[in-house]
Amino acid sequence: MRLLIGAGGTGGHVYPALAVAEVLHKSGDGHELTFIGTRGGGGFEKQLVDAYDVPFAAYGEVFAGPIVGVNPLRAISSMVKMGLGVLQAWQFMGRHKPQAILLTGGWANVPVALAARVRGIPMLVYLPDIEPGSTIRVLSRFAEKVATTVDASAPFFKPGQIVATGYPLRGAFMTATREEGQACFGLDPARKTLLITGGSRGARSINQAVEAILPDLLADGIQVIHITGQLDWDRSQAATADLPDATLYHPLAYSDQMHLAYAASDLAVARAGASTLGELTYYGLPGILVPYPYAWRYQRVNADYLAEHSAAVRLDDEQMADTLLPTIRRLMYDEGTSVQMKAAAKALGSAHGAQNIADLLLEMAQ
Ligand SMILES: CC(=O)N[C@H]1[C@@H](OP(=O)(O)OP(=O)(O)OC[C@H]2O[C@@H](n3ccc(=O)[nH]c3=O)[C@H](O)[C@@H]2O)O[C@H](CO)[C@@H](O)[C@@H]1O
Repeated sequence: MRLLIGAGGTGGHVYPALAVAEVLHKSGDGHELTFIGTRGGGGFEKQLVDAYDVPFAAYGEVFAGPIVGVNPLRAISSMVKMGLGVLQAWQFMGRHKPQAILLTGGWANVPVALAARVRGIPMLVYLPDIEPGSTIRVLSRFAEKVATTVDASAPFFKPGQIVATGYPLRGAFMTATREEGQACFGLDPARKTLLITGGSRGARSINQAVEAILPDLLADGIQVIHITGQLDWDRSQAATADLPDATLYHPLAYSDQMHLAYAASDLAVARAGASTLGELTYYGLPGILVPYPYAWRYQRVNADYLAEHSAAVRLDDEQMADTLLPTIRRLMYDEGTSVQMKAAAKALGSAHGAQNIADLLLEMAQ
């Protein structure tokens, strides 16, 4: 089959797309996979696609930009780019003749969806979050089916349009063990491990809240894997330069070994991006989830979903100064709570999301 996969912007859109591409590539059925993302759009999909172990037959680039939530001048410029993007996507599809298309979000998907509609190519959209943002709402109008992480997304779409497939995990996630994770990050197996992550771009407010309590965490003997995000790395390094005993502190700007970080950890403090719905749950890892204020509506829904299922605790940005340390201590040291949260998280996880989405895409291509 000839299949086109498109995603744009952040890791939260691109990794699910790559996870599905990986399943299709490894099926051994010789599918021809092509990828389409932004050109000059500020997204880092090209970098992630190039670094990933799936050979794409071609990489198409389209102009795109945000239309909602930006000033009118930027919206007009984005619309011009989208117009060009439709033409670029249309030409790309003409050259590669995909039989079906999978889109996982980001503005780069909009011109692709329009071009696919003109060419009459069946389209599957994957929504990683529970509640769709403006891009997925637009894309879903052109899509035959919408794959979702959980069936709680059904009310946002046409009756019968969604298939709850589960979150698509990358292949490496399936085999990671705690021991491998401990070896990878140089951790002491006898100690508890706390993972801090602000999603694919990092989160300064979480970084600062964690830096303020690091001396207490390290004095407790907790070891900390702290993924700061590239943008906040220098500031965070300077802020933690004088830690009294830094041997338990493991800072990183970005990790391409997230599966091992999860596998090695006992608790995560994280933004409530969609990955928490699929990745924390797969590892049965309890989370303290801090929704990103500027994606508040969507991330709050993700965090609340996990909290309502007793798999996580939601904390808001402004609560962290007072409650982050006591919440970490409670979830780390109260064995009853910890065991119950791990089981609750695990019960929500699924290993089959990528395969389910790949099957759905192939069915549509046929
Ligand atoms: C600010 C913003 O708009 N965030 C959105 C963005 O978040 P973001 O891109 O952060 O998305 P997610 O939290 O869903 O996913 C992050 C992905 O990056 C990976 N990772 C992260 C850090 C790292 O060092 N290495 C690494 O590989 C994680 O394992 C995960 O697979 O897309 C998500 C999916 O639509 C949305 O839910 C978020 O609301």
